[in-house]
Amino acid sequence: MSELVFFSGTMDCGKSTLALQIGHNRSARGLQGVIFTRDDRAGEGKLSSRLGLVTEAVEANEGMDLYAYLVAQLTKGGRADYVIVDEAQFLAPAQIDQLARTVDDLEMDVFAFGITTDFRTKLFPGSQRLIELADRVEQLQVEALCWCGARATHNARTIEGEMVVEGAQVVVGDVNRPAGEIGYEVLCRRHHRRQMTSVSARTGALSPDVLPVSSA
Ligand SMILES: Nc1ncnc2c1ncn2[C@@H]1O[C@H](COP(=O)(O)OP(=O)(O)O)[C@@H](O)[C@H]1O
Ligand SMILES: Cc1cn([C@H]2C[C@H](O)[C@@H](COP(=O)(O)O)O2)c(=O)[nH]c1=O
Repeated sequence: MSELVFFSGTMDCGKSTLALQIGHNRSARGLQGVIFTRDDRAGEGKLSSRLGLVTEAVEANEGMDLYAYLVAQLTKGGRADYVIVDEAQFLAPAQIDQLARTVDDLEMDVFAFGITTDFRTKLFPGSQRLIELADRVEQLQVEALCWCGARATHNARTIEGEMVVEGAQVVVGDVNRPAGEIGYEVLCRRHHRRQMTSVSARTGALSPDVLPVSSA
């Protein structure tokens, strides 16, 4: 029975690497997949992992009908045994419905990868629809860690290393950005709630020494 599987987690927990591994293992057995992605950091039509691997992909633009694309491929005599979708959080809910239809009507496995929540802990619409429709939601086994050592469960957006809570939901970017750039950091819930990034935690630890407060 074909399945719609949502592999979800924070940023930087190995989702794209797993997507590439699933594709590699299936193509090594003669299966042919269609890889969709949207707004990968490496550029249009790429699926890239921080481990340095990258593969060509079909850019799932806004408004693109993914089910119709796959039907057109098959009608032209192309093959599609399974589907991989990276950065699935950026897809519209209607596109997730098209993926579910692909599983049910075309009997293809669909493996979708994406972050669940944004920098304000709110579900991305695409991720919400995946949680609603997926046959399985899988957490990745490799834990991304907060600076405190706890499992990272949330994504913070940063400027100069400090967490920000205002801004557009979608800003393509990466963890460990140089000073001045918008970046991201994964945190445990406790430190996300307190808006405490690795930078602000360091500053906080240093400040009592730098500016001693008199109790008098
Ligand atoms: N230099 C490295 N050596 C070993 N593993 C690395 C290295 N750089 C990144 N990684 C691994 O790659 C993971 C990020 O993989 P990636 O697939 O890009 O994540 P995601 O798609 O979830 O954002 C990190 O959690 C880490 O485990
Ligand atoms: C939290 C958050 C992230 N994004 C963007 C930043 C990256 O381009 C992707 C996530 O990529 P990854 O492969 O999982 O690291 O999402 C965003 O646009 N808005 C956010 O709130």
